[in-house]
Amino acid sequence: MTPAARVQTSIELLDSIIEAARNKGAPADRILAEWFRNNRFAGSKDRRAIRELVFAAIRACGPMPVSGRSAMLRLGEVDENIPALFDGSNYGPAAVRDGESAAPGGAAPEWLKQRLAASDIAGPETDALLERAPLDLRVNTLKADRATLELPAPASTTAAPNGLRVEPGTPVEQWPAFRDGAIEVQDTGSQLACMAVAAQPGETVIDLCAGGGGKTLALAAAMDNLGRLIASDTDRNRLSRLAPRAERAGATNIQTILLNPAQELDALADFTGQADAVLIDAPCSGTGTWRRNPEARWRLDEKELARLTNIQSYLLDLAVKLVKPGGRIVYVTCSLLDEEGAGQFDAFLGRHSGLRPKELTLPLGRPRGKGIRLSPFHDGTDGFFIACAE
Ligand SMILES: C[S@@+](CC[C@H](N)C(=O)[O-])C[C@H]1O[C@@H](n2cnc3c(N)ncnc32)[C@H](O)[C@@H]1O
Repeated sequence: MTPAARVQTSIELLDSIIEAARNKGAPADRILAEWFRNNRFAGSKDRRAIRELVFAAIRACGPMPVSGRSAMLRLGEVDENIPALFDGSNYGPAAVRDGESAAPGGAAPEWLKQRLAASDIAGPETDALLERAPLDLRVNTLKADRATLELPAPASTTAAPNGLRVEPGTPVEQWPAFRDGAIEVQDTGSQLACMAVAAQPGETVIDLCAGGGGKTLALAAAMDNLGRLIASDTDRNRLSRLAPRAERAGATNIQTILLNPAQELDALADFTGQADAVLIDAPCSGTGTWRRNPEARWRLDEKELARLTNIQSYLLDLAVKLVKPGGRIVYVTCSLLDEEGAGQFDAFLGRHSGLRPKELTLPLGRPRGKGIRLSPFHDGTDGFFIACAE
């Protein structure tokens, strides 16, 4: 493909991504993957270039752009190679018309920038939210040891006890160590969130919002497969991804439980007052993961944020019923907004006078309210709020 044709293809993909963001459709990554699958004429260099153009254009636009073309014109304001490619050539974008304008830039829609600033995320902290994410791995201690594991490419150790970092784009999923379950792809921040649970062999641990089980697998390894580990979620699809991953990881103490929204306790009745620890990796705005999902900024509005904060407080209250006296409730969100983090946790403690915040000792992060905040700027991880009550 010519460079101009790559730009035009990226514009068309951006149109689909904008449409999907408007209608809560597929994420950008999936839209790209599907296009690559259906358009085999695009070689690996084309695919890489298109992916980079699309994500650079998404990052360059704060609010949702009106069209893929306006998003690409905005990228042209910060990337000097782009404007000349609006050349009207075959398969390339039409020349820029008089008065045609680029989409607005910025880090996020204005309302969201204000919410972030109110949570002390501004300036370089905000810029870092849109940088390229590193590629972090967790060595699965059920199968391997970080000190002796040999990998096909250089990897540096991270602050997480079993963490490694490799060059972004490294095809780790093709490595024997990945296929054999010796490594998992997991951001350092997620690994530290699991560390905060301090799950011990023999305990009963509930991963209440287990999703596809990224954190469940780390908990199984921390428990050395000993004890009961419940992985529950209301999303059948996500939860169904856990079994093959657990098999590969050699994790054998996991029981998955599908929950009905608003009736979660029915399926968890056997565990009422039984858990040594409950992890709530709550659904959230994902403001801490924009490095990976930059178009998430366009999907969020104040109504959606209010819906998420309601679920978070509901799940926190639910966890109180599951934990045994003296047990731990670990609350995690990959958000940097206080209403989903420090503020939410304060309100929770205010509703439950029998619970106390437990101080966490993690190798990264800074105190925020009664918990710890990790941020891309300070810690080089995804953004997280992590807190524990007991
Ligand atoms: C941040 S994601 C979890 C990610 C997962 N723990 C991991 O490490 O891969 C939040 C999850 O909460 C789930 N969820 C939403 N409402 C829920 C509810 N009422 N009860 C349990 N899980 C819920 C969502 O389906 C989603 O999978």
